[in-house]
Amino acid sequence: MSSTPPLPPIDRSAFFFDFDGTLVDLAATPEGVTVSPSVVPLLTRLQALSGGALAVVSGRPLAALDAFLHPLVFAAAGSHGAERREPNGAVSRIGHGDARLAAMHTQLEGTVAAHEGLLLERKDVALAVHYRLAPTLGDVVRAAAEAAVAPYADTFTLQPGKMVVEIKPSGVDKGRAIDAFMAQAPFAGRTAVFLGDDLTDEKGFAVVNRLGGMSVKVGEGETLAPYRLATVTACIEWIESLVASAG
Ligand SMILES: O=P(O)(O)OC[C@H]1O[C@H](O[C@H]2O[C@H](CO)[C@@H](O)[C@H](O)[C@H]2O)[C@H](O)[C@@H](O)[C@@H]1O
Repeated sequence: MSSTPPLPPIDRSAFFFDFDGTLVDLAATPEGVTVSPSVVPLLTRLQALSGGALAVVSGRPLAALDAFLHPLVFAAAGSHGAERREPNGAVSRIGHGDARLAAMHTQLEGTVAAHEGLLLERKDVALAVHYRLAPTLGDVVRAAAEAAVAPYADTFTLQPGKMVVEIKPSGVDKGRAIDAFMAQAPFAGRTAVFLGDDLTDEKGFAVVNRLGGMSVKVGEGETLAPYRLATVTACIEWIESLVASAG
């Protein structure tokens, strides 16, 4: 059974936040999410209080995270870790410009065109096929994504999520992304704290648990995280309490 997370000491913690389902409620479409007006000021304050030891670790591309969280400037892992922005601002991308992504995109366009309600999200280094508007089509989407990735299975892999099947470069996940941040300033030497809600976050929870940190599942479902917050609202309130604890 999981319990409500305590408020960790900010000056000794490194904070990692998932985006969808953690900082914003899920919406019918990727563009449909609304960032609560309190989120950016809270993250900005927490980033300052923690000496910059704050990163967003998401399946979204960096460009989307920047648009949603403007004007916050932050370290981040996007596209499940295939894109990275280090604390010094340096950006790296695995799979950038890879023609195989374009080929998979073209193939999946056919699937999406043939089934009402499916959405194809093209990211710089990944793809996502969404079936939230057609919930009965999960098997169709999984089969289509498996077929699309099959010729390139040495380089790309599937990432299932909430009403979505994604294709991302192999060898990247949120656990590795957090591990890499924790090896460098200003994260190194601090205790990792990670809040997330989805399957892709479980890899992050595993790493945070191994490092002796605090992992927090937002919402329902089985998880490796020992702590839980019921909703995005509860997550934002927890961050509010955390920032307030600094006085
Ligand atoms: O790692 P995250 O920050 O949680 O991002 C995971 C994926 O989130 C988005 O899809 C999810 O949220 C959409 C908006 O609420 C929702 O419509 C969809 O059903 C969810 O799967 C995003 O579109 C993906 O690119 C992210 O990888």
